[in-house]
Amino acid sequence: MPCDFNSQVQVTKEVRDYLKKPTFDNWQWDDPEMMILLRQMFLDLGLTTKFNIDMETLHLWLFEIYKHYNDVPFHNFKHCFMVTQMMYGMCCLIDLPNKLDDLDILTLITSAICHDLDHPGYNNAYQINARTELALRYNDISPLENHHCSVAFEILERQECNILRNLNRDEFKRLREGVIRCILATDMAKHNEVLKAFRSIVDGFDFANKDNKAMMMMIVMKVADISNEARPMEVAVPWLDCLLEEFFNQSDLEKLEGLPVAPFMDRDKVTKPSSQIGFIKFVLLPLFEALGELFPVITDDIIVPVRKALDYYTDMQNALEEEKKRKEAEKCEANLSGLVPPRNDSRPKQNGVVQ
Ligand SMILES: Nc1nc2c(ncn2[C@@H]2O[C@H](COP(=O)(O)O)[C@@H](O)[C@H]2O)c(=O)[nH]1
Ligand SMILES: [Zn+2]
Repeated sequence: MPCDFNSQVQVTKEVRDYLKKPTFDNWQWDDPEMMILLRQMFLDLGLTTKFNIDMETLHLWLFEIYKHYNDVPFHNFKHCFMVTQMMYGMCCLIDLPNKLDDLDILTLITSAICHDLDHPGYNNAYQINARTELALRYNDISPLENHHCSVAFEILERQECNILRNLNRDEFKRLREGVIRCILATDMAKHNEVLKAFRSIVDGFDFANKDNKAMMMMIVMKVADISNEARPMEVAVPWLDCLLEEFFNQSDLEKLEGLPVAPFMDRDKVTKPSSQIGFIKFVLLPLFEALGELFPVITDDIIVPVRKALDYYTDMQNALEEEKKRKEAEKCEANLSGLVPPRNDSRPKQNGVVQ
């Protein structure tokens, strides 16, 4: 039971080091263990000490977070964990604690943990087309992301799980603004706009400029959110299965309800390579490479694996096309032999083939 936090549990040095790596494999850990690992990130980043967060409050908060992720195929607690783990890994790899202040680091980790709270498993397009309560509440403007933020701060309103209770008014205000900004940036409808804005500041990036810093934090949040393809294949492929399962559930429901269906969610149109090739080429690599311009240190561990994933899915696509062509040729041949009536003339055959 995930609430059964044992404060005595010690995480070994080996696991603490592994937790910092983009190669971390979530499929080897259960939910209660992942809660302990989230706690460890707070401890190892020094956030509990710097912001005077007591263990009991941290446990209650993490358990509340756990309870507010739904049992859906993709946007569940494991996704929350993996996004946070990638965020933590990037903080370590880029050495963000020496480039940002403590409150920025707390903002990034809190944003990652909260970024998909109470996700129903149906995306914004569905919310808007089906005129759900969320779409009505937020006037079709990033209904899900607004909801995730709102749930995050509702949880923090409860004193027993308010990990921010020792922040002063200004600190809380700055953290709240930062978390809202980071979570709203995860709406893929804003992707091009956010990336363009970041690209325009990469040359001449200034860590002392708070707008530059805020923009970079949004990009780091986005990278962490969609980073599955930067993972080893044995970690990434099951995540793609989960994503497609959620997409197909949505498109099945849309077909039943007579709502528009996006082709990338349609089980009759999508294959794994067709889902990933465009996403990697046009979404992941431009985003990751933009961050790589500012922080070249992410190249080997985060960008190169994404390029390899593109090769993997391109090979798979080619193999599928070859197979399709082969099957079509076979079918054609079978049809021809069935259709052409046997001739009983005595014309000569060449190489055994009727001419
Ligand atoms: N085709 C793929 N789409 C992906 C992948 N990873 C993420 N996504 C899409 O991005 C959004 C944003 O993430 P969210 O967790 O904030 O919702 C997600 O819903 C998918 O539509 C991927 O590997 N392939
Ligand atoms: Zn997410």
